[in-house]
Amino acid sequence: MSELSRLRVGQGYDVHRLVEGRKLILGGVHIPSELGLLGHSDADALLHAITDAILGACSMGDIGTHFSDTDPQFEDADSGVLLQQVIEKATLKGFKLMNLDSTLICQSPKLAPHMAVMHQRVAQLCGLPVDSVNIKAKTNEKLGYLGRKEAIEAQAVVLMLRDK
Ligand SMILES: Nc1ccn([C@@H]2O[C@H](COP(=O)(O)O)[C@@H](O)[C@H]2O)c(=O)n1
Ligand SMILES: C[C@@]1(CO)OP(=O)(O)OP(=O)(O)OC[C@H]1O
Repeated sequence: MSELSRLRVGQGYDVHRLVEGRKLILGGVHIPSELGLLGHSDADALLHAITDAILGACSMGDIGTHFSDTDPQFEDADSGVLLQQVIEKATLKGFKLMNLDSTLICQSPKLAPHMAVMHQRVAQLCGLPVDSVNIKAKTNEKLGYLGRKEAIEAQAVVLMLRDK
């Protein structure tokens, strides 16, 4: 089989509500903020979107089918650990992550000062060189629930190569 026919694309999406009394964790990095993301786990929307994109490329379902949001085992779970478990499962099925691109839709806080650290952390979690990872940030131009700072959304696309 040619290398081109072994390529698989996957896309992922996640949104979590912004609330008081929670830490804001994005891309495995704690970002100082008055509001944090609500979820069963640490609610890292970026890592959840990347995890779902990987699962999508490998036809392996979605994050909730692997880590139930009613299982106490995953309460406050580190999403980096969940992502690495999914990469391990994908590797066992013969899939190798090639690159990823992602977008955070985040009205506030400003993410630019944290981008280099997030970028490095995501690359490390994914076992990729930093030039195979990209994270973009957008406000929502103050429109809708994202623009009102009620939530942060993440989108991700990955390319994976199957061994056969
Ligand atoms: N939370 C955010 C959102 C955006 N940025 C950076 O600002 C640029 C302009 O954003 P617009 O939504 O006005 O297009 C964007 O390209 C990011 O570089 C940010 O740092 N943090
Ligand atoms: C990660 C899990 C599991 O702790 O919980 P949440 O943090 O609520 O995240 P979500 O994006 O709703 O989906 C998957 C869940 O099963």
